[in-house]
Amino acid sequence: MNKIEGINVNTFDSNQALSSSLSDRIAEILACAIEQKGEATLVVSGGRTPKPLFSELNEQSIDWSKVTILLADERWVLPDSDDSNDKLIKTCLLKNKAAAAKYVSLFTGHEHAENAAKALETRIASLPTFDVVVLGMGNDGHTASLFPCCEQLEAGLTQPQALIATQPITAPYTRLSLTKQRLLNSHNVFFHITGDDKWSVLQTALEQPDPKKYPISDFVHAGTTPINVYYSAA
Ligand SMILES: O=C1O[C@H](COP(=O)(O)O)[C@@H](O)[C@H](O)[C@H]1O
Repeated sequence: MNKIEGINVNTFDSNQALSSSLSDRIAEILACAIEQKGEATLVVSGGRTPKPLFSELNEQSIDWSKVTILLADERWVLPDSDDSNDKLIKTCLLKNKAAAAKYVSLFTGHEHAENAAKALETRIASLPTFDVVVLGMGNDGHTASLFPCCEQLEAGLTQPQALIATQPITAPYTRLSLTKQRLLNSHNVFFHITGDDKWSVLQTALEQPDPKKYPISDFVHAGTTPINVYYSAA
């Protein structure tokens, strides 16, 4: 199945093919924003899925010096950990042509993510409407670091602040996440979904929208920003 009612779904055979197409689309949007406003803001996700996307993106010929990049969420680990999303950005995205981009790291060095949330709130809240947000999804239906059944989920989906510290019960590490409200304050939102398992989760999340069980369903049903799904079977 490759259709979801009311949502634009782009289907590919592989994450590589998907990444090539999504990278072209993102570069097009960023270039257009730079032409119109002199700057652009790109929000990306961490985890394993976006690696091929970052390899494609970092070679795009746009004026990266006018692009601000930030993460949708961070795992509260040291920045040299292989599970650090910050490390992923620094090693896979901020290189080649994209090395010239400005990067706002969510890793502050605070021991507790709650203190980082307070320290970064004004900075992240005052960024302009994002031009592009690329969201991944875990097999449990989480997106950014808004996890099912975690104590902070409701606040992350409903509160007006830009950042929230979360403690998942379905995954390791405390997290720092942009909230739904801040993430959907974007001209373009893409879901980057790979594999049959995640596709089934997304289908279920959309057919039986229950944000407590599938936080990602709350983004689609918010109806504020059109969502484009980029899906590859492998
Ligand atoms: O923990 C996280 O998980 C999701 C999904 O990661 P993936 O490895 O299944 O692609 C990711 O979108 C998020 O940024 C990350 O912190």
